[in-house]
Amino acid sequence: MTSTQYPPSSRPYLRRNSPLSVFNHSHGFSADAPALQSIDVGDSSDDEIPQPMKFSALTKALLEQEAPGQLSPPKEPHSYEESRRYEGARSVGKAGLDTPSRAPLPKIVRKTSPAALGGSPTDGRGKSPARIVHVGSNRTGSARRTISISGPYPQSFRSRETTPVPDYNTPAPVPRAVRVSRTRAGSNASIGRGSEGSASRPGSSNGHKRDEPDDLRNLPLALDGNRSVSQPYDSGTRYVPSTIARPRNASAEVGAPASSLRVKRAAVGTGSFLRGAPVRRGFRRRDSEDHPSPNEEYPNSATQTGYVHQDPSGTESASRSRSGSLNRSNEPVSTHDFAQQRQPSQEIGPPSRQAELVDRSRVQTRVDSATSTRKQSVERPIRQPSVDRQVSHESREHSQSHGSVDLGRRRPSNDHMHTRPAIPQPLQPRQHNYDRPAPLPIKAEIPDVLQERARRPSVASVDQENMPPPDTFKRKPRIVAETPVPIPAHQSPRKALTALSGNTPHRAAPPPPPKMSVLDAATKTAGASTTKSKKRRQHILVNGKLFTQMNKLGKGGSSDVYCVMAENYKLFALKKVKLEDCDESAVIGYKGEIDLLRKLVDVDRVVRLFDWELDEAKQTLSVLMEKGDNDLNRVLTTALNGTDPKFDPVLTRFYWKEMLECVQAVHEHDIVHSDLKPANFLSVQGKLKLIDFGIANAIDTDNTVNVHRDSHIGTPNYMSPESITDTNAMAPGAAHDPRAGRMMKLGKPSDVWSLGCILYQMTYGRPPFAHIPNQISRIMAITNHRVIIEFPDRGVGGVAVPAALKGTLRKCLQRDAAARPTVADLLSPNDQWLHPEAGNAVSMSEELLAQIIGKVVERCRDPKRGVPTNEEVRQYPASFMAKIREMVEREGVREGPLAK
Ligand SMILES: Nc1ncnc2c1ncn2[C@@H]1O[C@H](COP(=O)(O)OP(=O)(O)OP(=O)(O)O)[C@@H](O)[C@H]1O
Repeated sequence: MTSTQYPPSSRPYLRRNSPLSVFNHSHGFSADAPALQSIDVGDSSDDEIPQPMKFSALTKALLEQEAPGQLSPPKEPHSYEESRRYEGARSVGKAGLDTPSRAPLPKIVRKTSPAALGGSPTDGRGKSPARIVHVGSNRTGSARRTISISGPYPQSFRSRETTPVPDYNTPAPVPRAVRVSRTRAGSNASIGRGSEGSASRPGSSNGHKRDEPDDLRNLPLALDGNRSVSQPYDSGTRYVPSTIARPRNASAEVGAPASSLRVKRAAVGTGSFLRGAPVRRGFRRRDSEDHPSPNEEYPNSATQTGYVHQDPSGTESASRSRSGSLNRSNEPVSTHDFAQQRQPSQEIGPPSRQAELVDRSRVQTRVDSATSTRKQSVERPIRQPSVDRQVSHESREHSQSHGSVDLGRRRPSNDHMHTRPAIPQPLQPRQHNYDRPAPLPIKAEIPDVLQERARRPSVASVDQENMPPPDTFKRKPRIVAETPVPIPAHQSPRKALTALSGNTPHRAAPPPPPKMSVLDAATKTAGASTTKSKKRRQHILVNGKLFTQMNKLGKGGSSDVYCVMAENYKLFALKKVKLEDCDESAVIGYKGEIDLLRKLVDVDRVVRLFDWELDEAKQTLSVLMEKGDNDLNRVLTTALNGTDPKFDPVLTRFYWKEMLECVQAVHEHDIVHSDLKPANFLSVQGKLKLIDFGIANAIDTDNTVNVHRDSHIGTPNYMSPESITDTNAMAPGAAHDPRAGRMMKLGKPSDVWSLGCILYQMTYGRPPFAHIPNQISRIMAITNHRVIIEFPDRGVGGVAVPAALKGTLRKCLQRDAAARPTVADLLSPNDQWLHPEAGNAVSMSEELLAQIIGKVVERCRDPKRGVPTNEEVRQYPASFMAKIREMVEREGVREGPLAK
């Protein structure tokens, strides 16, 4: 890639075919326009050029009168030959325009290249020497602009250097600055790599020559490098035969009007990029272009020039354009836009009002577009041309390094529009209009133009595409100096944008947080507590089966009972016994418990055993059981510790019956529990079940009692007197073995005593001896016959205790175990406490009985009626019983006063 090199004092490289290479004065674009900055050669003489072309219609009319015919523009050529003759006449004789009233036309004096002077186009090292092009006015004192062009000459260019070409100040067949075609690849390559560009064209052995008509190759303005062209002030003569004689222009672009070519390619272009509608030319450059990325600003590779992106498909070109492409000039220009652009300049004489409006509307459209995309430029003050040149130095580098002028920048800036008055002003005639061919109705003649101009190049048409907007931007705005704002050092240079698909992140939007119902929000714990509770959960294996440990259900003397969940989400109770804290007898006791549970596995009133595992290594015993809901101790505690606890005979009777059935189930299997207490009755789905058979044992059938070790004596509140009395007795056959402990013989009556203690607690709120604080005294009182057990008439909350209940309590809490009723007796239908409606029995209090006795005595003392006869005495029991039942049913109070 050939980089453009030029000394600081010389002009930067300027593409010779740039329409603005000679358009360095106040005509056309705003001085603040970036495009103009980038291509402005910075010649101060530009400002010195008077502007005689600003004729008003009246002035022109006056001049016409004074010098008829002088100001009349010559007939514009309509053919190429005419154009050549026309331009040649202008160049030699300066006819028509070379009048004192005319401003000296800018002239491009281009030094002949070594090749044109007979030397080799290369310097012998394969590198072409720099070519110098002087661009300036032909008037005396005007500065000369020097354009250094380095790089090898393309073959097509060398082939034309031998053709002597005089200076021209006429429109020349211009190699368009707009690169829109498949030929760009080759032509661009010809700029940077000389003949390499030709070789890059597929199917072309000699580069561009194959497609280049002969008549086009010999065009006087066919981009020869050794000619000096005297450029009139016209867009058609603004052409500087630069672009290093791109043959592709002759074949594809020079041969046809640029506008027509654009329309044609926009319609039937080969590349996909050009298949669509013509792109609006006024597309505003993005900010990224104002501050090009390093890659764009200093292109050093062919891929960065924008030319190599001109693949046949045009895909890269399109993406390049989207990403703020460098080759803005590649964008097709809409016919409408171009027509609007060229129309005022092509008109001879003062533009019409309509043209003016069209022009101004177009400018306004561009202003709107630019305003929406770049508000920064709206607020930016207008810069002086000199400042603009400095500021746009990099932009020129950028553009020139690509061998083309960014035409996309050649549009009016907002600054310029801000300086314009709001009142429409008549467009001033432009001098170059006289040199231009007659304007063509672009829209209407597109097909014809394509055919016509394919045969002959039209310099005016080609150049008009590159020419700036017409008189709308004719006058330079008031320039305000502005110091260019450098890009901060800390600001990282932008990366070159890639395809849109590459720049757009395709990340799925995060899902919305799950909605929580009101119930969940009210009951669910959140945050750390939830996490903490989850961390507590452990997994437990019982014989290879995995269980998830849940909450703790209860705690015993040497065990903890947990709720565990199986893999099928069913809940179980897992009793974990720490055997390391137990002696040998305790281990034996737990072993016996498991044996009893296995024996009672089919007993409905005993909690069911599912599995168990003894881990000797860990010294733990795991017993997997049926899970209960609540034990009776908690039920009683909750009922008795309430705000207004009261004895409830119905609830008491219910639990009494439940307990009897549990114990009966065990006793039916000749098993004495020996440790009955409210905590060992478990409520499972509304039914009580027995648990904790740790000290239970099978009944010694010989003695009808079981043997119990003292070490496992339960709480004294529910201990039977025999369990305490017998603790002093030694175990049979172990009199001299202290480790055997003291043994006691406990039978089924012991469980009845314990049941009596629980019923007493449910009625009076405490076990029979629980009021004795000292535990030793309590135990001694249990066994002491002189300690009377009281059965108050009022239970918890002052509720009267039924007589049948007290009778049951009296019978169960007898110190003589043999006198106690059996569980079966207590469950019999004749038990008045458990079955109050059973038989003819009537619950009667002493008060009621006194009333009954009083009634009988009163009848006997009555002198009128005398002593009751025997018949009447036999009727008294039935009569009183009926009265009592009637009273109970009527008042609902069994212990109320006897009805009279
Ligand atoms: N299957 C179960 N379902 C629900 N809770 C249970 C179950 N088994 C035991 N519990 C709870 O655990 C507590 C202690 O259980 P258990 O009495 O069997 O342990 P323990 O070590 O034998 O106690 P103790 O020292 O009184 O003998 C019970 O009071 C009860 O609340």
